[in-house]
Amino acid sequence: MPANRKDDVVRKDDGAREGLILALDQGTTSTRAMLFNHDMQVVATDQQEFPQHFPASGHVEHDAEDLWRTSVETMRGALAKAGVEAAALAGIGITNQRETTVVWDRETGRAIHPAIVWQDRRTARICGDLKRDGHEQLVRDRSGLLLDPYFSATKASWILDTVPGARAAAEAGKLAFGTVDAFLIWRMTGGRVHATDATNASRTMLYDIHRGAWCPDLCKVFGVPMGMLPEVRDSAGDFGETLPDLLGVPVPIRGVAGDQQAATTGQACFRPGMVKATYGTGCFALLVTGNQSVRSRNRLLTTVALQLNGRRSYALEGSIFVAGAAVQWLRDGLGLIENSAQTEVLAAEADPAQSVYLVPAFTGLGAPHWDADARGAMFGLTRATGPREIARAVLDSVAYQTRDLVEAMRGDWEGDGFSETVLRVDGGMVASDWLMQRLADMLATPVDRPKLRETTAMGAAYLAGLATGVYPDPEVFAEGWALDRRFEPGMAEAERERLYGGWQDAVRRTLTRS
Ligand SMILES: Nc1ncnc2c1ncn2[C@@H]1O[C@H](COP(=O)(O)OP(=O)(O)O)[C@@H](O)[C@H]1O
Ligand SMILES: O=P(O)(O)OC[C@H](O)CO
Repeated sequence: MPANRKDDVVRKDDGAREGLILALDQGTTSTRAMLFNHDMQVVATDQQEFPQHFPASGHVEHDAEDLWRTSVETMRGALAKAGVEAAALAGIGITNQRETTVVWDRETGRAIHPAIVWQDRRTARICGDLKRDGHEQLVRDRSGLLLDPYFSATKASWILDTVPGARAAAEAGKLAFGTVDAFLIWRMTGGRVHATDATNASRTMLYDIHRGAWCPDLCKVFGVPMGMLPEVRDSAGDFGETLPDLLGVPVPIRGVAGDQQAATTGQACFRPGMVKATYGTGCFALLVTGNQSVRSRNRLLTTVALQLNGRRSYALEGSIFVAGAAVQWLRDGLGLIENSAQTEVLAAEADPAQSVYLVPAFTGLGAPHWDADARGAMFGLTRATGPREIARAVLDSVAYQTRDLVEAMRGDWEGDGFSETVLRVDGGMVASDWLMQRLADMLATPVDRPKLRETTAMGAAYLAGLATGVYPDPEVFAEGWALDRRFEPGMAEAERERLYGGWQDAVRRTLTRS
């Protein structure tokens, strides 16, 4: 990254919009604002963590005011660190934790219940009942998703059924629903704009991804009044202007995308067949399929990758709920490490003769198993097993779960060149060289780590920059993608398959259904 030099940042011509873009990345555990200059270089970053609330087993909530406060403070913080006035901004791009659900009062702008986070499993029974009543096919056909508590629809409906008077208020048009992007846009524009983009809409289980419109049949099945829903817009487009006192002057909001789609954009995965995987708390792998919405035979999700100029591109997605979260468990739960980077030191020294497996189903298993009731398990422990083998099992679980997703993608997608494709990676965990090598070994595919690790924020900035004419077309942007390091597969096939066979056996023993 370039040095944070003020004269790199602000071009002096006439004080107005200087080609700076502010990206706001509202994530699951923290909110980050990053300022990019006209050359797409990061010039300032501000970040804040906020509390996670676990009010009951399987419940995960955020205070919507925390999401708002950290968004405002980090945006102001990034501008202050760069010594830049908001008048120099060409636009803001927003990216966000997806599926997390907010229902708010249109009059006061206040949420009527804490935001229900994507990881929350409280609606598992509702999903089970709807499956039994035969609704899964409709959900699959229209939304491209599986009937799972992960998505927003049952969370919204649960809020309406739980908060006294909420359903009647929603039906009377007094309440608004949104994923976090829509809530932030509402607040930033002082309630003038109630909008989301097609990538976020595609995670609600209420959106027809083929027609590009909210689906009345799904809204009826889930009991979500259509009058609560935001307008769905292009990912690079007009989302209004911020209130003047938010940043000092009104600033146009011109880019919006869910964080995994923003990372796909930031990784310049535009051509069909390209795959990215982001390793943060969870892991989300997206295989871009272009204008084709491929239906998975292997329990992957079909989702909107991006909508530009009214045209949608699609992706197959594999979502793993626990990746870096297992490293945090080693640190905070077991106390085996003090910091994340120690995992690779331990893993490198682990006994190769021991086959220890961790299936990190702490909140159930996501793709391709979708077993909400499974819980974590370890296998192969002996008296000789110690922290080294356990640390290796944690990192290995990330590589094995990625292999599960890539196998599913290989089965689903016969488009050009998938077999030769490389995996582009990003997120906090890709700092681990050991894990990246293990990933290449386990997939038998090269793994490319880019120079720019902040691909999610870059994606959001790019969308706003594209809409404001500050940044170039996708083809030109893609040429600027720069490799930090390629990890080539090196493991013998027999060893790879022996290890992976052990993982598949461990998963079979963990699932609550066969
Ligand atoms: N060197 C490392 N080795 C293994 N895991 C790491 C390493 N550095 C960071 N992580 C893990 O990456 C995760 C943080 O990644 P990040 O992309 O910031 O996550 P999120 O955006 O989901 O909060 C944490 O779970 C952390 O434990
Ligand atoms: O906020 P992250 O990076 O953990 O991403 C969360 C995903 O968008 C959930 O689908």
